[in-house]
Amino acid sequence: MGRLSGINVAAEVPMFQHNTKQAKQLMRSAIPLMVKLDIPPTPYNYGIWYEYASNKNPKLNQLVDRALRRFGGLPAFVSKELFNEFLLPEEFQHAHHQSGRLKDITNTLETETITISGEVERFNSTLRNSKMALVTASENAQIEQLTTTLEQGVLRANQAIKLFGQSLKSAQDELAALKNELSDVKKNVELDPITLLSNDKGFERMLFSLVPYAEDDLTLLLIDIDDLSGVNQEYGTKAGTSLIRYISKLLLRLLPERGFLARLEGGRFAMLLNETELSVASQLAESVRNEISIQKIRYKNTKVLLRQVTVSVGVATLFGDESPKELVERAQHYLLYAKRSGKNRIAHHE
Ligand SMILES: Nc1nc2c(ncn2[C@@H]2O[C@H](COP(=O)(O)OP(=O)(O)OP(=O)(O)O)[C@@H](O)[C@H]2O)c(=O)[nH]1
Repeated sequence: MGRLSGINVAAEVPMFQHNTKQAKQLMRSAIPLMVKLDIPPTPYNYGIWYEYASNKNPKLNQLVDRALRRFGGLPAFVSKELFNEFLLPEEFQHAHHQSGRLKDITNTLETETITISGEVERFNSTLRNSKMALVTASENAQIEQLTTTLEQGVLRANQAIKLFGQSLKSAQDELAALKNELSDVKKNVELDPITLLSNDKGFERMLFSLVPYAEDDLTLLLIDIDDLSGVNQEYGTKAGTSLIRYISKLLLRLLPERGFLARLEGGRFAMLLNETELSVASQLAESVRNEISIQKIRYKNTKVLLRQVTVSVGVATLFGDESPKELVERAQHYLLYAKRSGKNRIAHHE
């Protein structure tokens, strides 16, 4: 059931896209290779040697072979680089790239800070020397000379401060841009591309942010399209996907003002209702179920009218000190109960 038990970066990594049997075979080839070459069993190395054993990526294999020839093994920094280049999903690579930019900004600011400190120190020493010289200066020419020295010092210090101010300003702009990009990346990582709703990661984040503040009135509805695999078989997967999109729009329309909706996987949606007790949430679940069951849905590409579409709903309201995981498990339990009781129904605790 679902992928709700923890944010799983590995699930996105290409090496995990094989089926279990293939994966076991590949791991059986990868591990002896690692043992033979005395490669430390780090996560990076497991990833790389798994990919190496799959022989799917000639470029990676070429680079690994070259590193083995050159270093007689795979140094940690090489495996990290290879992992980042070949195995890390795009959004994480992006984050990697951003950390590089952040490093550039701090390097620049560090250099500029050293420069300005030197300039300020030099100006201080000019001030000290001028002060001492003023005690003994009696002639106009001496005083004029001192004035010129001070003037030049002020000018130089002023220029350094101006340059530093410009660097600070550009660092500030760059940081603001980075922050925006990061928030875009985060949104994309948490977005379901089919419905443009939050995905399971977005749901998990929202749930974890709500639970600590919720009393006994945070309710979760798990809404699952009945027999989606049958719809796929009868009308084609494109029609099935189009149905998922249709249901997502309908659910959005029925979503209460402060509710939250996510698509978890397949035809399953999570609706989170804050400050909503069980009786109110169950009524909503019932009207969602009813509204969907009376829809006449036509697949727009073929104009075919789909057979009746229904959903089953599991409803759970947070108990005392229940954890987010326990709440989800209870909602799943009720959803399963609704499915086993014949589908097109809702189920919740008494
Ligand atoms: N068209 C389409 N199908 C999907 C998508 N994601 C998952 N599926 C399919 O949805 C189906 C879900 O199947 P099950 O979880 O067995 O559920 P079901 O057929 O809806 O049956 P019940 O939930 O027991 O009513 C699977 O066949 C998946 O392949 C998608 O994005 N589009």
